[in-house]
Amino acid sequence: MANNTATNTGPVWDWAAGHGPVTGALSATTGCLAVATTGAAAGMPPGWALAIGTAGAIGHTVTSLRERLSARTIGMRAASWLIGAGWTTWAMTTGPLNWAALGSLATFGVGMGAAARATLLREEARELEAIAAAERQISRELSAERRAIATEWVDRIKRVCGITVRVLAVEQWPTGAGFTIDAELPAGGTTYDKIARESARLSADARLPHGCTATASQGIDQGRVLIDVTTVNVLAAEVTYPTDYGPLSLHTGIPWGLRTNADEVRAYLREQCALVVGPTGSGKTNMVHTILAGFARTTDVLTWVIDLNAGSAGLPWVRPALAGDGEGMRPGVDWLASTAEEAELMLDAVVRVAKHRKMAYQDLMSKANTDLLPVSAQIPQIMLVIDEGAEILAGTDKESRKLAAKILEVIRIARAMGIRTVLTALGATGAVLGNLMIRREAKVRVALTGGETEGMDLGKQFPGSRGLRVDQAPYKGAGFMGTPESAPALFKSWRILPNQIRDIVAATSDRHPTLDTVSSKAAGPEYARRWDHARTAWMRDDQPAPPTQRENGSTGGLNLSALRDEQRPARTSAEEELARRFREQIDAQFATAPEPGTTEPGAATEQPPTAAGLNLSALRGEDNAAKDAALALLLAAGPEGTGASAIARALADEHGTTRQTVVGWLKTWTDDGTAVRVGAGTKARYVHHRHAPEA
Ligand SMILES: Nc1ncnc2c1ncn2[C@@H]1O[C@H](COP(=O)(O)OP(=O)(O)OP(=O)(O)O)[C@@H](O)[C@H]1O
Repeated sequence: MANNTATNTGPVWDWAAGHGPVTGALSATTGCLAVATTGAAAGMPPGWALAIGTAGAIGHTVTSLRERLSARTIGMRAASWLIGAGWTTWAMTTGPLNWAALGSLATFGVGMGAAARATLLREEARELEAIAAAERQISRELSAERRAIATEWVDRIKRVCGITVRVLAVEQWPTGAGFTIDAELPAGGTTYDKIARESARLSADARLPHGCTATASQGIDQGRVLIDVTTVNVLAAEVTYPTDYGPLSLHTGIPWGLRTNADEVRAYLREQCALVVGPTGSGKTNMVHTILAGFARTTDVLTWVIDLNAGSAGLPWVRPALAGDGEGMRPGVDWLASTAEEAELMLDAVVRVAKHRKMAYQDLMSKANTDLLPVSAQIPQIMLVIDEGAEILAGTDKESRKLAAKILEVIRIARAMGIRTVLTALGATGAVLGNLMIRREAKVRVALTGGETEGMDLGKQFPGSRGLRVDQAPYKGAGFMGTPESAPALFKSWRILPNQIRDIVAATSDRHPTLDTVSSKAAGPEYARRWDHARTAWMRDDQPAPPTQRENGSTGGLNLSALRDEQRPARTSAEEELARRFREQIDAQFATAPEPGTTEPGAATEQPPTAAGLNLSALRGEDNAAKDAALALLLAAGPEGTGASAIARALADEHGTTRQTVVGWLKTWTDDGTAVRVGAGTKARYVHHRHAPEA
């Protein structure tokens, strides 16, 4: 019968076999209509007939889906439904039906169904067997691959480390970025670190791509070793901060970036402080924003930021709340200090909070049977983020020393009371890492390399770890991260974009905790008034930036800018800032004329930029008026000509033009024939082409 079915409905079968799910639905509909029609013809009330037909059809479809039949099996079922419907229709059209006849028809149908079912079961069994065989084949191939990896690495470890291990398992990572080898160390007391310290040589022997490593760590017991081997370089790619801004907690860790196997790496900061080292251009500012993003997303952290370089690290987290449409929005950080004075107010408040919490929460802690303040949304942790804080600690001037003492006091006394710090540093200076307090309390460590080797002492920053080399992470935002929970290893920070910062401020505005009453009383009016207009005017668009310490000219003050390669500008609009960075990058890349130390008034001693030299500063739109004035001066100088210094001096008061800018203009004019350079050395000067000797 079943064979007949298949034969009689050949085209349907073929079609159905290739359109499984569609056929299921179709057969359900056809079946529904057939039963409904039959029932109605047999004198059943039409509503009932249709209902029975529909229920049967749905039941059929659901069963088909639940059993997850293959297209072929569903096609088979569809065919049997069509045959059933055909028989019913035949019975109806060839004679009057009564309930008895319908009963026989039903019995016949059940018989036919049973036969069809037996065929289906055989079909399904055949299919399941085929699937199982395919799976066995894949698993044989996989284990062959694993066996090959195991053999290769046993040989390699013997060759490079002189140790014969026995590989117990090879686990390939689901991300496809590498694998982990679980191996038994040989008898005789060999420890895992004998392999760990040969990481670089193992990576070279395995010819791993740049940015990939073979890192050994402790296995399940001291006689076992785990070797993580990355085969795909995830450090090179730019990975943007995940757009899921869902809530986080200090207790479950805060994601700071990705490991080379694309796993998230989290910082657990309930008791630890953090130190993030990154030279200029390594992606440190970006990393600070990622850190602030994580804190902003938590329900139990308040972030207080100190950034003495014009507050630029914290500003993007405050500005959306200050903007006109930020009505009612809370900033993404809870306090922002951009001057030494405000930083002092903040640090004093933090110390008071720590001391007061110690007394006020005695009962709470004794009830909870803990000596760590139970941090929660009601009693939030204060995370003190100090951008270039390490440079403050290393500072030798009076103001730095004052601030440094307070920072170290916070680190020393406030761990139990839920106050921790994140310090950033341009370099892992001895003054910072040599400090016992930092070494002991700041075990969450990040070194962003971005290809920089200068001042990068990974051995000091990650003592005890071996095989970490700066040149393994020559990408912006890439470097090494180690925490007490996760051994130092390569990592990549997410790239966070300005619009994401705005989105996170908006998305987390309702989520931030408020400082508990005990703490806010201790923090006092300095805290309560932190957003007062007078204290935050500098954050608004229309206000000048607070002077940086260098601009302040204060001799006793901090001079953090001096520790940087470049001086931060007074606050400008985002566009201006972008344009400035662009010009600087281009100017740095294409050498501009050097600024001579001394120049005799009027003497045109400057050498024009070399042919390769560019001075994009000369292209600044705002300098047009100054440029016109300079050209007028050149013309007015007649056949005698003039020099860059003389022109710059004449323009300085009105336009603030620098000599270097004028040098750029003169170079352009010489190139396009507007001016002619006459004389050489100290006698060199520029003459407008109208007065040039040959004219
Ligand atoms: N995680 C990252 N992924 C990819 N690119 C990044 C990442 N972080 C930073 N960058 C790139 O590096 C550039 C410099 O980043 P950033 O401003 O954060 O560096 P920095 O170390 O703070 O330098 P500076 O001190 O000059 O501001 C960015 O403009 C961006 O192009």
